[in-house]
Amino acid sequence: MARKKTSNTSRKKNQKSNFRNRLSKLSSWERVGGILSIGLFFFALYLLISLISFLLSGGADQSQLSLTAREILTNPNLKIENVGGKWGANMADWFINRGIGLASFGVVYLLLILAIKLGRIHKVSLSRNFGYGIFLIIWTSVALGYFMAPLYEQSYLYPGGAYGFFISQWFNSVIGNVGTFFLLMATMLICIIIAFENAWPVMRKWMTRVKKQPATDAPLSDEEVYSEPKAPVINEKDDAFAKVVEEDDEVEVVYADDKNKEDDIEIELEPEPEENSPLQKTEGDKEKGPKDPELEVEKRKEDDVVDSIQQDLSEDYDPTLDLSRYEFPSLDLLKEWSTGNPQVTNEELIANKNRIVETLKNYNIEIVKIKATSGPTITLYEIVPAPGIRISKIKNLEDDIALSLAALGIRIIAPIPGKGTVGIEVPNRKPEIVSMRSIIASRTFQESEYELPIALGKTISNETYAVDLTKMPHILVAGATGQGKSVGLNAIITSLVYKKHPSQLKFVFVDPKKVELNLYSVMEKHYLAKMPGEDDPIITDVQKVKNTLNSLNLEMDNRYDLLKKAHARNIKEYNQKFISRRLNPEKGFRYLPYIVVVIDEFADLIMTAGKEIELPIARIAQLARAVGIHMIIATQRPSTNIITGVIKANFPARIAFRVASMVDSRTILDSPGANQLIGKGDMLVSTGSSLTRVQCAFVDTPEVESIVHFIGEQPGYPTAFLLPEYMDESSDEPGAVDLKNRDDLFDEAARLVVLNQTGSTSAIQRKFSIGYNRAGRIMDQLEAAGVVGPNEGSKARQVLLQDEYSLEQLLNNL
Ligand SMILES: Nc1ncnc2c1ncn2[C@@H]1O[C@H](COP(=O)(O)OP(=O)(O)OP(=O)(O)O)[C@@H](O)[C@H]1O
Repeated sequence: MARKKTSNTSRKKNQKSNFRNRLSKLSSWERVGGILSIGLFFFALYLLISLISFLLSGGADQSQLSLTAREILTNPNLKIENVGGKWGANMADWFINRGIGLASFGVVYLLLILAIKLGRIHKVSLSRNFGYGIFLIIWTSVALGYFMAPLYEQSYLYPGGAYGFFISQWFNSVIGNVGTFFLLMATMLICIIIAFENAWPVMRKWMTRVKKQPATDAPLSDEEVYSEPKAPVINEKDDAFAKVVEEDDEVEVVYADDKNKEDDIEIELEPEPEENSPLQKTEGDKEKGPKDPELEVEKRKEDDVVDSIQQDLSEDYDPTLDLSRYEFPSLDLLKEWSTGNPQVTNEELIANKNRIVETLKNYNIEIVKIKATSGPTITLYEIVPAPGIRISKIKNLEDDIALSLAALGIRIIAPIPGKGTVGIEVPNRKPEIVSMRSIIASRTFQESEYELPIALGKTISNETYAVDLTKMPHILVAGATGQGKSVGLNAIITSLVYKKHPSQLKFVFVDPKKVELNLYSVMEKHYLAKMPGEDDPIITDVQKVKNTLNSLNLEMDNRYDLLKKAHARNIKEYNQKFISRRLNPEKGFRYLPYIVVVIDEFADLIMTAGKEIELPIARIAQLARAVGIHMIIATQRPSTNIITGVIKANFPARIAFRVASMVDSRTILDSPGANQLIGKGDMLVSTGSSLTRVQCAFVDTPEVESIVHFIGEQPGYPTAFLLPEYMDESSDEPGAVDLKNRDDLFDEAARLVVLNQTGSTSAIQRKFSIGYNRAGRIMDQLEAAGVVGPNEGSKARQVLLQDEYSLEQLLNNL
């Protein structure tokens, strides 16, 4: 025993000294890199100055430079104009005239890149820069040699250098003048297609645009088809291409994962799991009793991350033109919280496995196989019990296992659906924070084709967990105070903002607590929707919540009318038709952004307003999915009088953070489990059919602030997105119409009605570009004034005045 202990300590000492050796080696290499970097940097600068000076004074130095290099360097009487002196002049002549011409500036660029890389000043891709750089240098030299050939005889300067000239001449002789031209064009286009992912779609679209025919598959009548003026189309194309080039030119983003791979791999102290001594140590334990099952450790899946965010603007995408200069927030606004290194050591895995096996053995439960999969905060031990063992027996041992592992938050899943194993989830000793940055940068999220992608966090197998809100289609979030609910809401909002343009998405924020969602008011003119006349875009007052929810109901009805007229079944189809210009805006069609309604502290609202709130919410939840209105409601108090049957039935997707009791867990998830979570963003996501344990991505308030400020500082729409006006039913009754407070448009509307001899509300709405409610109110006032008759259902009202003369008389008497 004592020997074992001493061998352990000596092993640790060895590891430490190894570590120190490697560290000192690493730092001396870093110093060498720094020295080389500085040297290269100044050399590149000197070369740049010499090249520029050569262009300005090369003609004057020309006679001197025809001497041999030796003569130039040794003769002290030679006067040289070049700022770089004799050496600089000679070098510039060598590079430009005798070498590769103006493409020599590319060499300076490559030297600077090398300096940056050697000094580890910034993360740059050497292969990418050198690959494309060398190609561009050769191409430019040959192209200049080809296009500027006549200049070679007249000027001291050879734009493509001697090499560029000779190569272009050689091509000329082999494939002719035209052939060389085509070769140059083709190689450049191919290079662009290889370098920029979106280049080919843009080029292809441009080519098809040139010979574009009007859309033929429109199922709508002729009058609904209209053609857009050409100008914006051309702008859009140019803009899209400019955007692609700009985005691809962005500086590469460094992620912790990459950094670790590159910098830390040498000082990795973790022994390989295969030749792991602790694993073999367990072999010895075997002698004590009947064969212990071996622990199979699931390899941690590292989620792939992308280099930079690419927004898909290459599609035929009209609405973004409103804010065509809008820039999406960059990854740099988010912090890297996690280290990217697995926090669970093999010792911990083995110790936990032994305890689980022992506890089960004490109750005569034999295990055939045990496998561990470690996530950011939880490790899942999957066990296959020996034949004949009743699963419910294991389930009952939850508390005993928790006791033996001395850990909170142990959850037993018996059996794991679809797997035939029993799962025991054990919290890691050192939980890892899942940063929002790593989730947003993950390929899963970036390459998702979801309409409204939401990145929630990482699953137990360390994979990014992202869902499509349009499929959910509404989410109920619950959890006791301080367990990560607000962070969860911020993560949801952040992921939507990172993926959706302001023209495609609007939020309605309801926050009775007044502080949680207030910070989003900065992006009012980009992403928020509110009722006309409201000052504050974040709704905190219960009466206003009621009105806004009813207004959303009206918006939903209006949208259904639009969908019906457009013969579209859902918002996606409708918007596609609108984008392909098959719906005429003059007929009242408009692009429909998605609307996401976020309600925090739902319990507060229900307690104060009850049914008045519950009913419009339930109606939206039941119907609004097809027209792109989605709800996320969050509550601290998951009791049955708050989350009623009506709400539950309409919110199949639920997210549960840690709650106080099993009853609360059942209220949210219809099953226990949320009471066994460990808090701090540990959550269970139920999508109706499945229950997934996810560690929520962490985004703190300063990060959210920097994102909303980044958005808020950009030019936005003139106002927030306006929802339809909503008036209380009571004041809508004709009896309540007060003709003393007539609408400003009353007189004009009356003239329109009398002139057309039709009392149609939608005609007033169209003519004056006002909301349906206001037009309805004007119609009621016209009825009260005796201009039109009573409402006749779907038919237009009867007009009671026959000519303008009688109308003017009536108006004078009012
Ligand atoms: N995903 C996460 N990862 C790591 N830590 C987290 C995470 N989510 C929350 N936390 C920690 O828990 C604390 C409380 O989180 P949060 O403010 O979201 O709780 P809450 O449920 O909204 O509380 P309340 O209902 O009182 O507002 C945070 O300050 C943070 O330290």
